[in-house]
Amino acid sequence: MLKIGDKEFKSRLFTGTGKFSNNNLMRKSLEASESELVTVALKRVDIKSDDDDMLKVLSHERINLLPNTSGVRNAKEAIFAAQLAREALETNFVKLEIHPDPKYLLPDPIETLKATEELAKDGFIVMPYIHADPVLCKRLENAGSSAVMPLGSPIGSNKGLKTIDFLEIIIEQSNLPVVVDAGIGAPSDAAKAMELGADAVLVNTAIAVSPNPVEMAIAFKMAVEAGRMAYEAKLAASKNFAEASSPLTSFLD
Ligand SMILES: CC(=O)[C@@H](O)[C@H](O)COP(=O)(O)O
Repeated sequence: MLKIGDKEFKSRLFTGTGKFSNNNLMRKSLEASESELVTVALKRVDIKSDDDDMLKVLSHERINLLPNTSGVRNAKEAIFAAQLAREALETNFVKLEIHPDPKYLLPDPIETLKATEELAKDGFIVMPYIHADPVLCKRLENAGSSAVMPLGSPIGSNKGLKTIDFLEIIIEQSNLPVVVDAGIGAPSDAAKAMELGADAVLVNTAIAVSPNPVEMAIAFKMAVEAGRMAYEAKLAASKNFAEASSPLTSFLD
């Protein structure tokens, strides 16, 4: 089981709710993914209504909501958004996303560190979306973060694990759960992240934009399970030379 804050998760596939062509398909693919932590942008929910369509789809006993602060430009706005989300969605989990530049959506590390410190003091389970920066991960750990969410590549790019060398350092050094987030374009990327020892992955675009999001959700679920299993069973080391699988000479003796 993976533990973050006070919650335990059997599934290590976290999912997003953007870009689905309709809520019914979203519901079916979230079900198929068996994901237990689902991120939702606060700006996409009508927090004044008890009858919001998105929230109705997400009100399933297996699903824990992970509100994200997407759309905010600095720590002050992020803190405000997190407080609104806590009130409206009755969870102290928050995916802290501060990416002021709309072209690359790259996270602002300084504002993210500031907001993490404040939110952690205020009792939030903070899961910051960050560049794959091992030094920043350590700073966030000291600031009270509950997990770190380094990016594989830019959000929605489907480019896979472009930051792999830094993800390996983060995983090696981290005392917090490491959730590889963003840019995971194929189940093989998710499996690779899990084989490296990531604690979980977060996938949105690759599932939501597939012509068959339900099948794709299942493919990601299986890939995450396979990658985790391989990590636990310990992968054989790679070598720069060949090593025969069976004896080459003994039968000639
Ligand atoms: C929904 C969400 O939080 C995304 O911003 C997240 O980072 C996933 O990225 P992909 O859409 O690239 O999977």
